[in-house]
Amino acid sequence: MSTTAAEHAPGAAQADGIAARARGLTKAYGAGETAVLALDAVDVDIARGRFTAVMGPSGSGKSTLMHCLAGLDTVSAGQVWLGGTEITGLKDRELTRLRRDRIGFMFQSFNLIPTLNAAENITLPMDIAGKKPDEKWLEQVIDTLGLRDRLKHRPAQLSGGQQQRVACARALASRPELIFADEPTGNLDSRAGLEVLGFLRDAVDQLGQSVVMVTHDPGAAAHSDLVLFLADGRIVDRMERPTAEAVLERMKRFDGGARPLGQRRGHQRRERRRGGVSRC
Ligand SMILES: Nc1ncnc2c1ncn2[C@@H]1O[C@H](COP(=O)(O)OP(=O)(O)OP(=O)(O)O)[C@@H](O)[C@H]1O
Repeated sequence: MSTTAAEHAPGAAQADGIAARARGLTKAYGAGETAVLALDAVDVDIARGRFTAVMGPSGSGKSTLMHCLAGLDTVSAGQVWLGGTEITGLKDRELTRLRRDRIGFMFQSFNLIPTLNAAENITLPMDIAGKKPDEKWLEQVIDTLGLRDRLKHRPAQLSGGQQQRVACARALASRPELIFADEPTGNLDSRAGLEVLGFLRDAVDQLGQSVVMVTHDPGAAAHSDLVLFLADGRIVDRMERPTAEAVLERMKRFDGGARPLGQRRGHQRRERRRGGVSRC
């Protein structure tokens, strides 16, 4: 494929090579003794044109981080930017438009419309927005994902892997600045999972897209360029060019998820005294 990342650079906001950025990103749920600090002053830069994986124990804040970066959830404190646009503080309607126009989503459960065929599912968000897809780009996405001979099939007539490929094409169709994939292989067998990870890799390498993937699977994380490790709502480590073995070894060093705020402060102080937590 001849398309380069530069040809598909959407908008001027990415001139600095950062697809999304958070500073002091803090998210608390609940109040009083039962309050949970899901994200604790997270600073992170998501690089453009790269495949970033987010890992960490259950309850460490992975989904919350993704939701806050994608403008799906409000933050308690701190700032988030998509490209050059600060999204914290945007009104609901502006956020909806920003998500629709500039972000692609993939979920564990595919989230396809059963009555629409693959082609209709792929273009649905653009149809709703009243936008015409860039036909050349769409053709390229369909070919990259190997969906050419499945376009007239409805989701029930497709395998799980094919359904997730349709969801991937839908996420790519508007040529978004950033794709968020939440456990995209969680509902797939290992072969179909590998296939979808290969397509996400192709979306980055061949189509110049930027992908952030939340996963529990070290094997899936190994397809990324960079793994960010979350623990207790903080980014505690990062790994470039990960292998499944190295990610698994790193994961073994975690000892649990988020705790209620009252307990967590003491825990974090202990971690800091031991020098066990380093900022990314
Ligand atoms: N809507 C909510 N209300 C209250 N607490 C919440 C809410 N959403 C998340 N939490 C809490 O925030 C913390 C982080 O949750 P989050 O779902 O981001 O973790 P995660 O790392 O994605 O977990 P998992 O791997 O199990 O999906 C957890 O302690 C969770 O219980």
